[in-house]
Amino acid sequence: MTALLHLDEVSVAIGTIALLERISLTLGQGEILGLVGESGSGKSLTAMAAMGLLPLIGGRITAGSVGFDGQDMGAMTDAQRRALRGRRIGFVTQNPMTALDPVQRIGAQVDVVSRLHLGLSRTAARARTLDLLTQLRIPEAAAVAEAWPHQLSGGMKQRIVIAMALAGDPDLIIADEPTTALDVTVQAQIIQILGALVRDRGLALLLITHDMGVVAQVCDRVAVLYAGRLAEEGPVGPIFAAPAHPYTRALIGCIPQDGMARGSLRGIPGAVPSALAFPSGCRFHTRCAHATDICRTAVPALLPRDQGLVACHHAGQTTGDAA
Ligand SMILES: Nc1ncnc2c1ncn2[C@@H]1O[C@H](COP(=O)(O)OP(=O)(O)OP(=O)(O)O)[C@@H](O)[C@H]1O
Repeated sequence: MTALLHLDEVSVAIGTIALLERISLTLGQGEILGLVGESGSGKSLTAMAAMGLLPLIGGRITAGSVGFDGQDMGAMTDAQRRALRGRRIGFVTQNPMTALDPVQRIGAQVDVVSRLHLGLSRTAARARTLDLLTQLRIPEAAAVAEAWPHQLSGGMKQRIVIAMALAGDPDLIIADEPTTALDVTVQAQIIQILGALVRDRGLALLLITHDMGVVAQVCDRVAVLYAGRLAEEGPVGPIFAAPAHPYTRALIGCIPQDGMARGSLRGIPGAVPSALAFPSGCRFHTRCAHATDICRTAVPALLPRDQGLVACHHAGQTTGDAA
């Protein structure tokens, strides 16, 4: 299988601060990869790197490369990268409120994507928009197309943002926490619709989330980020059955179980360290109950394990709570 998106040991800095270190990810056509980690672990920066958007936030790739469909994105001109986004890469942002223009009707905002990227006429673009809205299970698509953003619920708005990402007929969708701004019942529904659409069309999806429950729901593979480094990567089934990294295990332990009272939700004690003061050795050692001297001094290499990769000095030897 040819990789559609391939990050090869990508390191990213903003100014003099190194934020991502040697991130490698491969995403093939028809595959859903979950990129997971707590807030501040570097998920959004990884997505920005994949889309060639780091300059927007003053960031840059300091080592490694990003390939899209066999082409080195670093060697492309700005115009080539711009043409790729929207046309071959669709992006779904965290917050639908900021992704939609409040003073334009919904239909017009979706139409413009296929007019621009596919060169469709007004009529053909509107037909495509209505078709997409229907596929996203939006009732009364024609009426919704005439509505203003403020007239729609958060969940409906997020479906529109997904329609905009799909309208250019992309090969890859990058969705950055697409359901964070929504309430829990709507979240599961949107993820299910997005997953089904992507599968039906044989698209690739990079799904960024802090929620391992979302990963379990739709992803084929998962990449776990911690403090700017990959902790573990591999197929969802084996990783959920036997997570080898204590951080992966801790994230899985945060998935709310059926019948769990609200308020009994578990988090991982402590916080992701700031990039200004990353700990030495394994960056997770300050929160890991299994840490030994080597964890405090030596950076664990990312090594093959089962069908995936893991960076832990004690990979697979630890069980129970990490922290
Ligand atoms: N523009 C910026 N300038 C300086 N530091 C930044 C900038 N953007 C992100 N960072 C830092 O980079 C690190 C990773 O940020 P990133 O947004 O990728 O995390 P994330 O995993 O996506 O978190 P979240 O779930 O909160 O979006 C954080 O420590 C953050 O403070």
